[in-house]
This record gives sequence, C-alpha cells and structure tokens, in this order.
Amino acid sequence: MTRTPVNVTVTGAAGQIGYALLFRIASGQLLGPDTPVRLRLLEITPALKAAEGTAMELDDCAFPLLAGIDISDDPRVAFDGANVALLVGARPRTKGMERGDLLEANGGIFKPQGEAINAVAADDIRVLVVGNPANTNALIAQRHAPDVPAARFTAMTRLDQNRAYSQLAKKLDVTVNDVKRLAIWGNHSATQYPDLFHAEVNGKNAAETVNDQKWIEADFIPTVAKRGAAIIEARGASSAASAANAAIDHVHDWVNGTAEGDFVSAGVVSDGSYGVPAGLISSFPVTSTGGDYEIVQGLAIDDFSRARIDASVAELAEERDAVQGLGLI
Ligand SMILES: NC(=O)C1=CN([C@@H]2O[C@H](COP(=O)(O)OP(=O)(O)OC[C@H]3O[C@@H](n4cnc5c(N)ncnc54)[C@H](O)[C@@H]3O)[C@@H](O)[C@H]2O)C=CC1
Ligand SMILES: O=C([O-])CC(=O)C(=O)O
Repeated sequence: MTRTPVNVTVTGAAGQIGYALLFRIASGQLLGPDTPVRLRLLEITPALKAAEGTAMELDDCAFPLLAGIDISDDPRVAFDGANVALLVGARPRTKGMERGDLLEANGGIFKPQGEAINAVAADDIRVLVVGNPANTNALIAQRHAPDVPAARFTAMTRLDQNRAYSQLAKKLDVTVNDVKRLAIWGNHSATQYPDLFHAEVNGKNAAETVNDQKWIEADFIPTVAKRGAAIIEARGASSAASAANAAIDHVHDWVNGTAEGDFVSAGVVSDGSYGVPAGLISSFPVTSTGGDYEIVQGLAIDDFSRARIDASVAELAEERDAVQGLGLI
C-alpha cells in the first residue's frame, strides 16, 4: 500500500451506529478499495474503555486497509489532521427534556467540535453530521469553523432517501435499482419531504407511475418521515446499521462522485436555491463531481411540493432561531 492513509474521525465511536460503521470504514467501503484509512475515535471519557474494546475487535479483523486507530476524549486530538469527520455522537432526548434543552445540550457538543475542526483538521476536511438534530447540529458546528468552507459541512438525510427508495420499490413491485432521482428536501425530521415528483422509475416519472396521490400523501410520505420512530418502536433502539450504511453512502458519493444522470440527498448549506433561506443546512437533491456536493438546479416545484418544502424549511428556521437565542451560533 503506497498511498498515505486518509484520517477518518468518528465521534460517538462506542455507540451503536459507531459499532456498525467502523468495520465498514476499515474494510474500505467508505473511500474505496485502494484507500488506506487511519481511524481517529472520539468518545466521552466514561465510554473510552468501550471504544478501546471496539478498537481491539477492529485489530482482530486484520483489515488490510486499516493503517491505525487512535482513541481520545479530546476533540483537538481526535480531529487533528482529519480529512473526513463523521459526527455521530450526540445527546439523545431523555424523559422530561424540552426541545430547547436538547438543542442546548447538543450545542455543548457541536460548538467545541466545530472549533476543534477549525483549528486542527486537514485543509480538505469533509464533515457529515449524523447525530440528531442533525441539520441544526451541523449548523452549530459549521458556524464555529469560519476558516473551513461552509460547503464542507453536511447533515445526513441519506437514510431517509434509502427508506424512500425501498418504500417506492415495494409499492411498484420493482427493485431499488429501477429507481433514480428520489430526493429528500428539508429537515431530517417528521417534516421532511421525500419527493416522488422528480423521481424516476425505469425512466418514467415516479408520481405518474404510482398514479395514486392518496397513497403518496397518506402512506408514502408519512411512512418515510416516521420510519425512524417505527424502528425505535419495533427494535427498542434507534436505527443503527441502516444509519451507518447511509453514512457510508453519503461520504462515498461525496468523495467518489454521484452517478451520471442521477442525484442523491444531503443536508447542505443553502445558497438560497428553491427559496430556502441562505445559510440554513437543508436537504436538497445534490450531485457530486470532483469532491463537492452541489445543489441540483432548475427543478420545477409545483404547489404541493412547495408547501411541503416550505413547512420543513420553516422548522429548520425555527431551530436556527432557537440556537441563536441560546447563543450557540
Ligand atoms: N441522521 C440520521 O439519519 C440518524 C441519526 N441518528 C442519530 O445518531 C446519533 C447516534 O445514535 P446511536 O449511535 O444509536 O446512539 P448511542 O447512544 O448508541 O451512541 C452515541 C455515542 O455518542 C457518544 N457521545 C456523546 N457525547 C459525545 C461527545 N461529546 N463526543 C463524542 N462522543 C459522544 C456516547 O458516549 C455514545 O457512545 C443519535 O443522535 C441518533 O439520534 C440515528 C439514526 C439516523
Ligand atoms: O430518531 C432517531 O434517533 C433516529 C433517526 O433519526 C432515524 O432513524 O431517522
């Protein structure tokens, strides 16, 4: 192996997504079969021992691409020289916690992490925020990294996209390989808008192929938007392997490029496209060439889609105002 290893920092490494994610990164699925990786794991102090256990298992896999593992509870150490950062660790909502409390607790995590990325990460750093509320946590981190191009901070809505692919494929009795250009708009929350009106199934418009507006409104959209809650209800724990899988998809396509003629979903900093206020981190249809996600331009938005996008973006603006009110950005 002659290439210099890529430094991949993963926060929340001892958590359940971390456990599903690290082995796939180390096996080459994140960056490709020719790219060695060095893992930098960030955990809170009480979870360091568990992270060490996971590192022992990673060693025991003898992955040819894994050039080393470092573990730390200090963001300035864990993000030092990071080329890719997956911000998974977050403060989950617990009983009796108000939304403001949740935003404040996460501000206490994502503000210092943004500052550390600004101070010590590599110049080509690319950040994916998975920890919820993902879009607003990404916004907090981005605002505390003024020297890093804003476009390098993204939030994960790829799991929502993958869920939408499966639901549509089942409905039409096709495979996910027949589906293209199915994107999520807005927030990674129950207000998100999975858009069938620009999606294609075997080259034909997906909404027209479904030809069932009632199913789209009463079944498809709520099923995708509330899938996370349904998994928690069924599994007694939130999505982990599927979330890790989506994180792999997101970074893989960002770095290696999206397929010609297709687009994917990612929470990226708005430039004002489609009336989404500039600066919000909102999900859009995006393509990547040359290592940059760019918002797909020129899609016609009808009244139905407009109302859905506006509702989710309004929620993002509320979250931004709340963290602004708390002095977090
Ligand atoms: N965007 C998306 O599509 C999805 C997001 N999520 C979110 O991902 C996050 C992680 O989920 P799980 O792994 O299941 O949770 P988990 O609770 O199993 O693991 C979280 C880990 O983060 C660590 N952590 C907490 N604060 C930290 C800090 N300041 N620095 C480093 N590590 C820290 C904890 O010690 C814990 O090990 C949650 O916020 C969850 O809601 C989950 C599924 C999908
Ligand atoms: O609500 C959660 O913690 C899990 C989540 O984001 C999802 O599964 O989409």
